[in-house]
Amino acid sequence: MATSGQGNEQWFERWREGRIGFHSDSVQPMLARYWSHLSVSTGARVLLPLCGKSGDILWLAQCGHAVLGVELVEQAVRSWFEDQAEALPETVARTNFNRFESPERVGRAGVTFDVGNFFHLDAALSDDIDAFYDRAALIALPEAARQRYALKLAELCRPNVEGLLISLIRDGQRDQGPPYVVTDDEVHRLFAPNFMLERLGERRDERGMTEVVWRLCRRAPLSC
Ligand SMILES: C[S@@+](CC[C@H](N)C(=O)[O-])C[C@H]1O[C@@H](n2cnc3c(N)ncnc32)[C@H](O)[C@@H]1O
Repeated sequence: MATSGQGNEQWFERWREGRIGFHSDSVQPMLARYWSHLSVSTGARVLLPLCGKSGDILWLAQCGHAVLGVELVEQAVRSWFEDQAEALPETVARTNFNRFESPERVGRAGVTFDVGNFFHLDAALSDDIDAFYDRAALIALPEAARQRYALKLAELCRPNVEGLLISLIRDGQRDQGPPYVVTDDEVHRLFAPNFMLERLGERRDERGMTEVVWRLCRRAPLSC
């Protein structure tokens, strides 16, 4: 399971060997198209679980959002700083994580990376999250880890926190993830207990893969 050391090793290998076919320097079309469907104010702190060094990080920061990316593999974060031609900042050790901060610059808000295992993020220690964005995070995890992921996300979000999530459906092929297929039913099963869900749209590619975009909004806990 991806939360264990053994499951995580594949990610260290992938980054070491440059097998990062999931990565794009450009913003994801679905993010650019659907982010405005959320009511996230400029200056809001946006959590990106399992963030890699995605082009979405910069795009969100250029929208004025303070990005908090959580990434297991330090090499990915080092590589982000290299790509920005920025010197690697001093790391700040936090419980279970090493923090790297890129301060606000002209044309963009600050970007913070917590390097460590997303599942070890402590809601009590984490900064307040105003919104989140999941691209290739849920679908990077095997089935057994996805329930824990959904619960962790719920734990990190106050009521009314909104997020965009992209799931993946594939036609008639065996599921040899990552990326894993996560059906609409599974998205509902995982998130509906803690989030209101709205299916915003989908995009199918020539390989028979369909990305489905969801708006999630954290429900208030039920009172007795
Ligand atoms: C499929 S990639 C997606 C990266 C990014 N979201 C993107 O769209 O390019 C998944 C990323 O999650 C990281 N990762 C995997 N398990 C993790 C965990 N438990 N905690 C934090 N990061 C993790 C991997 O190192 C990898 O960079």
